[in-house]
Amino acid sequence: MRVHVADHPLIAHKLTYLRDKRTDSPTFRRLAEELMTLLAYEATREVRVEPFEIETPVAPTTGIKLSNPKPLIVPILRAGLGMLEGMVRLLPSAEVGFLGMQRDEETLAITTYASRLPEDLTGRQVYVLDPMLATGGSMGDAIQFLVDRGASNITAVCLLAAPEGIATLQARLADIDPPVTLVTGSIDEKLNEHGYIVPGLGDAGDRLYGVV
Ligand SMILES: O=P(O)(O)OC[C@H]1O[C@H](OP(=O)(O)OP(=O)(O)O)[C@H](O)[C@@H]1O
Ligand SMILES: O=c1cc[nH]c(=O)[nH]1
Ligand SMILES: [Mg+2]
Repeated sequence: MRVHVADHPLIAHKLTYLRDKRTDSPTFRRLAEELMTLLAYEATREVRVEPFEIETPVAPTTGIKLSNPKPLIVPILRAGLGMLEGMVRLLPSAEVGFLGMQRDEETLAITTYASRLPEDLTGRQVYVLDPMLATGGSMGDAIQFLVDRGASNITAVCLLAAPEGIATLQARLADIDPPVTLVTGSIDEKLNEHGYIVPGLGDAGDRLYGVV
C-alpha cells in the first residue's frame, strides 16, 4: 500500500477546526466537505484519462478527458457520506456506490449492514471514502469487498489515520496489485484503549449526524 499524507497548510488549518470539540455540526459538515475537495486533488493524481482532440478558437490541439468507465466513489456510511459532496464536486461524472459499516463499540468488530454497488467491478477505478482510519477494520473490509468484485485500482481517502490502522492495512493488503493508495490529511499519534484516534476528533459519525 502506498501512503500519501497531504500536508498542506490549508488542510492542517481546516483539520484543526474539525478536531476542536467546540465546532458545531453544520460547521463540521462544511469542513469535512472542504477537506475532501482538497484531498481529492491529491487522490485523483492517477485518475485514468485518455487523449481528446479539440479545436480552440485558434488551433486544433490534443487535450485529455476522463476515460470510460468513469471512476466509482464509495463512501462508507455513515461518516463517509460527509465527504461525498466534496469528492463529487471534483469528479461530477463519477458513479457512486455505498457500503454501510458499523464498528462494535466494545469489540471493535465490523458489521457490513448495507451495500449498493455494481455486481461487476472488473477493472474499475474506485475511491473509498471514510474520514477515520482507526484500527483499519472498516477500511480493510471495504477494500476486500471491492477486490472480491473485481476492482483493480483502489484509492482510500481518509481525513485522519492512526499508525496502528495503517500498519494493519499494510499487512492485510500487501498482495493487492496494483497496490492500494491511501491518502490522508494526517497521521495522528496513536489509538487509545477504546480504539479512538488520539488526538483525533472524536466520533466522526456522531459529530456529522448526531448520536444514534
Ligand atoms: O478503523 P476502524 O477501527 O474500523 O474505525 C473507523 C470506523 O469507525 C467509524 O464508523 P462507525 O462504526 O462509528 O459508524 P458511523 O460512521 O455510522 O458512525 C468511522 O466512520 C469508520 O468507519
Ligand atoms: O477516533 C475514532 C475512531 C473510530 N471512529 C471514529 O469516528 N473516531
Ligand atoms: Mg460512529
